[in-house]
Amino acid sequence: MNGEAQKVLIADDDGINRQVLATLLKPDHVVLLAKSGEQALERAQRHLPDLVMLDVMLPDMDGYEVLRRLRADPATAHIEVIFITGMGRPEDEARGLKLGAADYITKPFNSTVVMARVATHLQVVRQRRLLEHLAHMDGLTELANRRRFDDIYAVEWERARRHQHALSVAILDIDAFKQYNDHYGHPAGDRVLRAVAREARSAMRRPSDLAARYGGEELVLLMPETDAAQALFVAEALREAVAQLLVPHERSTVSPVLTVSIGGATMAAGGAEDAPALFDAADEALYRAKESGRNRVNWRLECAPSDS
Ligand SMILES: Nc1nc2c(ncn2[C@@H]2O[C@H](COP(=O)(O)OP(=O)(O)OP(=O)(O)O)[C@@H](O)[C@H]2O)c(=O)[nH]1
Repeated sequence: MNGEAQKVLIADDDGINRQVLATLLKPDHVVLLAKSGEQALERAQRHLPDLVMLDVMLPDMDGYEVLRRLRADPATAHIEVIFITGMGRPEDEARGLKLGAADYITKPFNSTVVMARVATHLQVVRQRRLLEHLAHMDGLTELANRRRFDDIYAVEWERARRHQHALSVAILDIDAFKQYNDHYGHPAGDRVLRAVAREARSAMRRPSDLAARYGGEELVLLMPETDAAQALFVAEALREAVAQLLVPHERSTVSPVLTVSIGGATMAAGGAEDAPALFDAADEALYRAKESGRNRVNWRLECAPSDS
C-alpha cells in the first residue's frame, strides 16, 4: 500500500506553470493535468488523486469554486488541495484555508519549498490511508473486520437488488475450537485462526469477493454476482483446503484434523429478501451444518423471491 506512487492533479490554465510543476513532480508521482475548473473536477472524479494543486484563477470558475465542488461530492471530499496562485494577499490565503485547503503557495514559487510542502501533505494522506486501513482490519487475521463487512454487505446487497444480481454470503465456523484452545493453548488457537483466515482469503478470487472476521472464531464470505452453485463450489473448496492443512486436533470428535463448518445462502437475481434475512439464512444453514455432523457445507440454495 505504501509503495505505490501517489497521484497529483495540477490544475492551472497557464501551460508553462503546468509544465514546471509537472517536471518537478513527475519523478516521484503520477501527474495528471487540467486546464480549467471543469476539467479539474472531471479528472478528480475519474482518477481520485491524492492531492490537487489548484490555481485560483481558472478560465471557467475560480479555484475556490472548484474546491467547494470537490468538498460537496463524497467521492472527492477528502482530496487534499493546495492552492498555488499569484494572489498573495493574506485575505486570499485565509479564504483558501478556511474553505479547507491544506496549504497555500504563492507564485513565483521556490521549487524546493513546493516539493517539500507537497511531500508533507502526501505523507499526511499516506498516514490517513494507513489508519483507515487499520480501522477496517482485524488485527489477528488481517482480514476485514466486522464493521468493514457490515458496510460492504449493505452496499453489495443494495447493488445486487438494484441490478438484479445474485449475492451469496457464507459463515464459516471452526469445529470444536473450544477444545482446540483448551488442549493446545490459546496461542496455538490463534495460529490456527490465522491459517484458516489465509485459506479464506485465497478462496476469494474475484476483486469484489470479501472474507472478513465476524467474531471470535467465525469468518464470513461475501460473494457478489455469484449464484448458489458457484458459491457452494467455493465454500466446499475452502472446507476441503482447511482439512488438507492437516492440523492435528486430538480432541475433535469430528475428525483427527482441524475442520470447519460452513453455512451459506444466496439471494437469487431478482429475489427480494432483505439484507438481514439473507444473513440469517446463512446462519441457519451453518446451524444445520453443525447439527448434521460438522465438517460440511450447508446451503440455503435460493432465497425465496418476493411475492410482490
Ligand atoms: N485462540 C483463539 N480462540 C478464540 C478467539 N476468539 C474466540 N476464540 C475461542 O473460540 C471458541 C469458540 O467456542 P464455541 O463457540 O464453543 O465453539 P466450538 O468449540 O468451535 O464448537 P462448535 O462450533 O459447536 O464445533 C472459544 O473457546 C473461544 O475462546 C481468538 O481470537 N483466538
